[in-house]
Amino acid sequence: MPTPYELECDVGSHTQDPPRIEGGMPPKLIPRAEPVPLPEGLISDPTGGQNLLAVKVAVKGLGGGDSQNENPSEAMETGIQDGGLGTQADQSEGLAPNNIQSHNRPCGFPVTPQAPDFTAFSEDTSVVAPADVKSTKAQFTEDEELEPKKKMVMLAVNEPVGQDLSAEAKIVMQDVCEATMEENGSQIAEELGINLVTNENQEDMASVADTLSVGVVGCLGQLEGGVESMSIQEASGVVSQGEELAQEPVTVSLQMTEDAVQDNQHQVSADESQGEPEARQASKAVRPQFLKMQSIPYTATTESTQITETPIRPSIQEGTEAQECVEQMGQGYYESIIKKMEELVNDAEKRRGLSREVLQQLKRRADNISKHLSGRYLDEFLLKESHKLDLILKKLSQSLELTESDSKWLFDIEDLMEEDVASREEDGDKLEPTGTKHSVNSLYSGCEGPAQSLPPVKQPKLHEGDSVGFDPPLGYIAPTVDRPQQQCVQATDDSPYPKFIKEEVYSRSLRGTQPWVFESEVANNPQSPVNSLVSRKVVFSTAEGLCQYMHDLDPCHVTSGTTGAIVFEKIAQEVEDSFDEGVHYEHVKVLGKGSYGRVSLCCTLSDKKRTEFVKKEVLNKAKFRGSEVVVPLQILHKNIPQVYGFINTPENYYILQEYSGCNLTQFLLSNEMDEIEIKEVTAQLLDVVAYLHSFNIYHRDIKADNIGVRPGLDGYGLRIKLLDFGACITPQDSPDLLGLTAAHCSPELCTVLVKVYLCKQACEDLLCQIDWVKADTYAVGCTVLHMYKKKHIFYEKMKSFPEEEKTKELLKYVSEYPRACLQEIPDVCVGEMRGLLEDLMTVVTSRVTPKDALRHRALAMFVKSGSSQVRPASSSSFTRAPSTNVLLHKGPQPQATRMESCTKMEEGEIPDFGALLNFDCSDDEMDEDTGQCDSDSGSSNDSRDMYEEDVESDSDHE
Ligand SMILES: Nc1ncnc2c1ncn2[C@@H]1O[C@H](COP(=O)(O)OP(=O)(O)OP(=O)(O)O)[C@@H](O)[C@H]1O
Repeated sequence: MPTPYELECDVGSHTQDPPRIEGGMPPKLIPRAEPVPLPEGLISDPTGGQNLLAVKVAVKGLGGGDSQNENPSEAMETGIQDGGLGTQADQSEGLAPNNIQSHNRPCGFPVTPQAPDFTAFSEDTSVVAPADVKSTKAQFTEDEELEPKKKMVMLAVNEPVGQDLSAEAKIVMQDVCEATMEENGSQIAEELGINLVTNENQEDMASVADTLSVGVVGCLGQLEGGVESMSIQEASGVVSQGEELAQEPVTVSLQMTEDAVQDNQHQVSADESQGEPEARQASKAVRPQFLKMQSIPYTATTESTQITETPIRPSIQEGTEAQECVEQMGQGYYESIIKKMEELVNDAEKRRGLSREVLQQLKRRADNISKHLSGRYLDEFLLKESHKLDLILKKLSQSLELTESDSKWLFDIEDLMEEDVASREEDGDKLEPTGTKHSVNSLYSGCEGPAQSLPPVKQPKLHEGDSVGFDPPLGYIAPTVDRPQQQCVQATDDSPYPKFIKEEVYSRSLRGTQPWVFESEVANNPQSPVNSLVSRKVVFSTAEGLCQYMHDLDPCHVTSGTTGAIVFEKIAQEVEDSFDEGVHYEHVKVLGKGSYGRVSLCCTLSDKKRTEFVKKEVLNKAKFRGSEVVVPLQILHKNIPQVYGFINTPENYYILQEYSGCNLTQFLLSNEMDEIEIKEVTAQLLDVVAYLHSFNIYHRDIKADNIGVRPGLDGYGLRIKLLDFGACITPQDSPDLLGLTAAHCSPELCTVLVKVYLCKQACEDLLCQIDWVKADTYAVGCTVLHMYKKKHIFYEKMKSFPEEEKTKELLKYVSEYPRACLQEIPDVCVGEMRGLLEDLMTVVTSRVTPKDALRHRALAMFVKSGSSQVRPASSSSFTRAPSTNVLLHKGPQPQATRMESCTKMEEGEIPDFGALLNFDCSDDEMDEDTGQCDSDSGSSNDSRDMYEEDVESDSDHE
């Protein structure tokens, strides 16, 4: 059902169809055309807070009489503005950590309010533009006249990399910035032709500082031309087109030649003697300091995180205003850090069992810092500490795993243990065994108490050509037929499921059609046998029926690369030509009305067995997406309804599929779901979504309307089915915006919607930057929230706004994220589920994947094999008894899991189309194991009753 959030615009009117890209992801960042500014008030954070920050340094040569400055005025024209980091931070009040924001101000980095355009970056630029940054082109056109090496240095460093820079490296970099820009920052920057630009991500300004520093180092080093060696190793390797960054050490080495230093000093005195304006002289006077400092060979690596007294730092005059200012801020930092530490520990004690020792340790750290450092040292280190602490707090609050370096930083375990042992021995305490203290890792391991590392997820070691033991279940194909050996391709790195190339998926599932072949044939090849069917009415069998049917017809085709075309042909020749209401089936009731047309519950009129099924009309053939049929046809999963058939008439398509109960929205209207049921549904939903993702299939329209709910097997628990694959994209598809529901879109996706629909920007490259796994995760989060609140969080709110204000509200929604949605988490949702929910809905960088979310302790009872939980009584209509509930996939055992999902098909839910299709499915032939044709196999004989029970009766399932 369309919601008020749904953008009904025709995407095609604004955008062209994106080119098809193999694998679904763009090989390369494509520069955009002239950017269109976002509407006022919208904070652009298309990466959803990925914290991917960019600095572009456009080197125009030295100012004044410097020979390298070919045209100093150009620098002015190229948009250098003294925007300051604070400017944007102000706009996004609340998004940037206050302390960090204020800290960055004095540095006075000139920052243009516009994000940079990386169009002009040449191939050989050693660093790569991060995703979604743009700016004016003019700068680069002019820069191109300069020598390529001096043209520009751009470095994008994101948070993890920034974190990994050693303390010394940061000091040096910060020094460079400060020495260069402290007093007359903007003028000097202008003179130097340095333009530092960040993107509009305001989330973490501390990262900006780090990034800027690196950028400046690079820039100045090249600018002076006297750098003996300067390398920012690994940087280009770790930053790559918005991909996740490897946490590799970044090594920065700088060495200035003495000549260069002298040259520069000489230059400054020459300027002075020529009677340069005062401001310019003053600004340049800073430079020798910097150069001197740089003349000391310096190497810093991330290995070293020791705070050392280092002589390379240029000292600032005692008592200067700058120092006072910095110290003040340092003090503020210090206090805020301590406060945060306390909060963390108090909170952690309650929720995570972290000990008070941690607090003490944190305090000790802070004390040490304040003891050993003063003035700007303190400030800088506190910045680092604060930055790191922020990150850790964020992770902890989202129950994310801390990395080893996090733990080390946070706990300094060795020191702590030593001190702890000593103090406890003094106190005569009994020592706890090592490892019992900091159970951060156990947050996701499903175990209470002692710390445990997550068990390594065993990846199947599969080689091309291996059999993955994925035989079609008995009964699908007559045993006389040789079962096809399944070819597999490499399992993905992190998928718990073996991954198949699509051909194998087809042959494995023996679904009889090759939809992509079908699609392209229909579209491109008028001679295709498929096309000859267009005007005919064709009913596809169930997959099982089709396999049986195919075997009867021609066993060879089953085993030797059945193609879609052949299947179509066979059916067209042999299968009955009609499937008519009143003759073959009867209409029961309308289930819903989607954007494609009506969805009805129907029932076959077979003598043997009446089978319920759903008939979905597709009234607009042009808008139909093959994935709607193709995905459920290929993906066998108990939480995906089977497609039984497909009817192609000259006017419409009809999809016949398994009835999945009422949808979750309807269900919530008449049922209270207790937390156990919510967890159960969440686990199933995550499981099926993770399963789809393991094939690189992204649903993209997960919402309560698209989830069918029925009683579980044996009437216990709930069994959901994920419906509506109309918006889903497969590895074959380039992402588009069709079928998305804005209210369920993640903020980063929402930003793209806004840009495309309101700012009319081209959507291709915007969409290519979307992490669809995480977008689905977010939608799952919305759905979970919906279960708790019994309504969609933003849907209700939006309903109250007049039509013309909805867009504005949507903008607000994007910019106010993430606080708004997390605030919406109802009080009833506490503890683990709250943690999980926060993980599902947080900013994209911290958001978990569905696969990871399944490992959350909150869902343990529904994910663990063989779990048998006694469900508390609830007012829900469905479940009252001990549940031997859905056994969801366990990561380490992918094959068994998949087998499970194949062999344990829903009993009795295979419809009896046999008679219609002229193949016999008598009881004699019924397979005992699967019971597929067994009329007693558990399905309701009267779908009307069942539907009513589902939705209306609250007690019949007791
Ligand atoms: N297999 C099914 N079993 C039970 N109900 C179904 C089934 N398929 C669809 N429905 C019902 O029909 C409604 C609309 O179906 P669906 O979402 O597939 O249509 P749609 O045209 O794709 O809708 P939209 O694009 O607006 O989301 C669903 O909300 C659900 O209630």
